[in-house]
Amino acid sequence: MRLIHSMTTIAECSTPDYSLPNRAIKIAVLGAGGVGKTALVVRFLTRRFIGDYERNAGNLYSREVQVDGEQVTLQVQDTPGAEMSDNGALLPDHVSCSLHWADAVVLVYSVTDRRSFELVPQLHQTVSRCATSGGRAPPVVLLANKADLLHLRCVDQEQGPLLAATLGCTFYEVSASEDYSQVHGAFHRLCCQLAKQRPPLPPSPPAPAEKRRPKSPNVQDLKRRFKQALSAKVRTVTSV
Ligand SMILES: Nc1nc2c(ncn2[C@@H]2O[C@H](COP(=O)(O)OP(=O)(O)OP(=O)(O)O)[C@@H](O)[C@H]2O)c(=O)[nH]1
Repeated sequence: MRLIHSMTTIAECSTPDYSLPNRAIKIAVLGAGGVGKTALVVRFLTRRFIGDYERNAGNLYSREVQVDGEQVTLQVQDTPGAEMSDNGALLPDHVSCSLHWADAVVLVYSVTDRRSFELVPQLHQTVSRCATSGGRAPPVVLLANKADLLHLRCVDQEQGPLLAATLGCTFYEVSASEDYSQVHGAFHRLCCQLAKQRPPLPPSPPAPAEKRRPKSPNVQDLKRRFKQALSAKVRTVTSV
């Protein structure tokens, strides 16, 4: 989603180069339109809740974050709102590229939007299909957003954890607008998990061997040895 407000604290790029492997932690955020995907990503990365966004065309956000004392690059792909169809979730082509690219997926629904909740199993299936073709199943986190809108709630509090258990994902109920710590906690725990799973850095090439500098002759020593040689010669001459 494009931001109406200028954002100075996080880098916003257009699309990632999916062909380039890198050591960044990569997360794709997926869900129906209007569930608060952009609000959640921006809240996590900047601490701020910004209410007005234009519809999302799929933006990549990049930021340096501290994970377990280590500075890592985090890239978050905010995907356009998905829709339901008879054949599964309807997603633009480039979203499946994001799913192949991502180390983890955050599925979002809004507790005020029943259809967004019902879309979750279809989206999860899409993630699993991408994982099957890519050969690995990324961790999936399910976020129930807009928990502050009590009067508009139409997905019961117990239903989220039940669905998450069925799908085998971690679950958090959050409010992007009211509670930064919930949102931060959910994303941060995922980052910690991913940071631990990252392959170790390739060993750095050995440092070039230090060239041995020939020892500079010790002048005093040379003088002493010269004197010794000289006096030996003198002794030889006198003894003849
Ligand atoms: N009350 C409340 N409103 C929220 C919350 N999160 C997002 N919103 C509002 O919900 C609307 C949609 O939020 P977005 O972040 O644009 O949702 P999105 O999922 O990125 O939407 P698409 O770009 O259409 O995919 C905005 O008006 C937000 O201000 C929340 O936790 N509580």
